[in-house]
Amino acid sequence: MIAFVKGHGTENDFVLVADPDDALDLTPDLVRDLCDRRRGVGADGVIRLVASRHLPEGAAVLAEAPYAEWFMDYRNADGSVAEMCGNGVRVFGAFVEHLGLADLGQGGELAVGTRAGVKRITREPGGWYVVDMGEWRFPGGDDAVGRGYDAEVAVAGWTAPRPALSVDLGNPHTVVALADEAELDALDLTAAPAVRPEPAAGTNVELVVPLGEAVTEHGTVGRLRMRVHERGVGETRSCGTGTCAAALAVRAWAGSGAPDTWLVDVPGGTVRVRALRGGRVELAGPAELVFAGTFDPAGGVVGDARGVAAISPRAASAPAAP
Ligand SMILES: N[C@@H](CCC[C@H](N)C(=O)O)C(=O)O
Repeated sequence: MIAFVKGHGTENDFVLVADPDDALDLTPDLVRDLCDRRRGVGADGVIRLVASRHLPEGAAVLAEAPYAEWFMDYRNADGSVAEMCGNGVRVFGAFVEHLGLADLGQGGELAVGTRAGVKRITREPGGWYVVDMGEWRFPGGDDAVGRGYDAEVAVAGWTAPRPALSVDLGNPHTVVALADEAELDALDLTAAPAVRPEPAAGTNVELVVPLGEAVTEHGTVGRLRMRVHERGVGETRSCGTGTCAAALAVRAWAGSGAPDTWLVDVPGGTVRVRALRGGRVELAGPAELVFAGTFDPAGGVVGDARGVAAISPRAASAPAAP
């Protein structure tokens, strides 16, 4: 039996499994079974917590940050391995706290190993998790940024492909601007958009509508709406690395003077993206743990599901409600 916790970040949902000693054989079949929304728990992906020292990919992580003890092993719902997940890493932070392995209160920081390097997580007073996502880049270089595109995307129902910009967040993204929100709402993303040139490793595709600027507690911020078709999943309610890619592409299209901070609306909520100095980017947003249970890989049976508060070490030590 596999003990799991179900969580989500802006409704991008995950099955989280603690496997500190690398004892679980997380096969693609098992990932597909766990993520199946009819036969399994149901999720966009599986997140396995494992000690960095047990994985070959963990060696690079520990060389960069010897204290990055825990590794986020991320799998898409189709069983494929992904380098990184921006919503997932926030939920991973909440999971690590839930397991009692770290406390991000009082200014604490958690360094997490991923296949896209070390990510550093803190928690804001309001409860949002803030992640230094590290370095990003436009794979097409200055030429692509100058032109505004280096690829083309075609979505079902469009009469012609449209220009798009590739953005590398450790995992691949392709961002397309739409004319208005009506066009965004009308999109049919049941089939994967066709991307040319076709990226060998596939890509996540973000379809965005810039919404201008607003004055907020974070100063003048850019705003945009986005839908996403994720590699290895299909359309999801949110994609954290995708929101970073979208904000960075729209900021580049806007030219000099564009805000560094962006509020990105996705079907599952809102996140905040900030371009940092040194070619780094920060992602902030909510992370929720919803319920816990056990899964039988042989029978595909989910049982013993309980609210997370019932099994949380932190909740166990908290005083009972009056
Ligand atoms: N939803 C994630 C991204 C998950 C991986 C992606 N589907 C890929 O294959 O690159 C996010 O929040 O970033």
